[in-house]
Amino acid sequence: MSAEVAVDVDGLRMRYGTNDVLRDVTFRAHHGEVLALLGPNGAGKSTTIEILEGFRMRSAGRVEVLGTDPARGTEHWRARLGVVLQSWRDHGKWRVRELLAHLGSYYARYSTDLIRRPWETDELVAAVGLTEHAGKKIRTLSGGQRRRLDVAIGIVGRPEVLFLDEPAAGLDPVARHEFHGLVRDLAARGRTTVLLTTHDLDEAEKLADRIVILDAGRIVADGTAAELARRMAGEDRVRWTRDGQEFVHRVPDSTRFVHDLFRRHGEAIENLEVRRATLEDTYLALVRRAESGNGAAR
Ligand SMILES: Nc1ncnc2c1ncn2[C@@H]1O[C@H](COP(=O)(O)OP(=O)(O)OP(=O)(O)O)[C@@H](O)[C@H]1O
Repeated sequence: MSAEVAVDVDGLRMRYGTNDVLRDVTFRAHHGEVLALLGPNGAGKSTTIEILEGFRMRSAGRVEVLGTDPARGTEHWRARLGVVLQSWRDHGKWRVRELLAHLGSYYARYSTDLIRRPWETDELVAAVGLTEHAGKKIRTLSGGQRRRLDVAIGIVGRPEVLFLDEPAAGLDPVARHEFHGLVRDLAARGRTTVLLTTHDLDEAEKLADRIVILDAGRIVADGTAAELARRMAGEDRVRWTRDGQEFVHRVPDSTRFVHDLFRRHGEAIENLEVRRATLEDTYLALVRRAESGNGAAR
């Protein structure tokens, strides 16, 4: 495995009884990369993440996270990972700063010259936007503040790989924006590899360097948001009127098409509207295609 690869998944299979929920899943994530696992309910996103975290044993395939098979991960390996689960419901009586300092102390023995562990408590509290609430008891926090605390708990040990399951669920738009900034910063400056699951296309597009679309246990697409949108050629929609008549065309290259349109009809063109293929169009088309049995589009 190259030193640049933080997560390496090859031919991963998972079977519950006779039900195959992951079939030949193969992808890689590099250091400092933000990768989104996107897919409908039951696609296998959480199962994949749980296998990578070492919480679930796979049926077949090769998996390495930071060069280690999660099924054989040691405490030292685990200390290099961060996990943000759906929501932290315990420790209601603890105060925010107190809990983070307590959890952080566990990581001190895993500090290295390169990565100082844990994250200094007040700095961490500020990074997740909880400074004003640092002295509050956890049970008095709002849902969004609790979510910020979940993120703080996930990153208190300065993880090299961070797993986020539906990270922005329950955050208001401002908190979501700040959270996206924090994740991008962890990846860009801290070289943290981030693997997140989401149903939210907008979030995947804004946050992820690369998107892996899973459907019914199979990868149906893998690429940047722009690459995925481009792959669905013919999806730009151009609408206009000429002499009172309306026209709608779907074309692969709307810029060239519009140029030709004006060259031919000049000022007779009115009410021009161009709608680019969006990631949502791509996603819906890929998932429909996979479900109709026309297979992967990698
Ligand atoms: N412990 C289990 N035993 C049997 N089947 C399971 C178990 N856990 C998950 N499954 C099945 O595996 C499939 C994938 O589930 P998973 O939770 O990984 O999907 P997901 O993509 O995360 O879905 P969601 O978006 O709904 O969270 C589903 O069909 C689910 O019913």
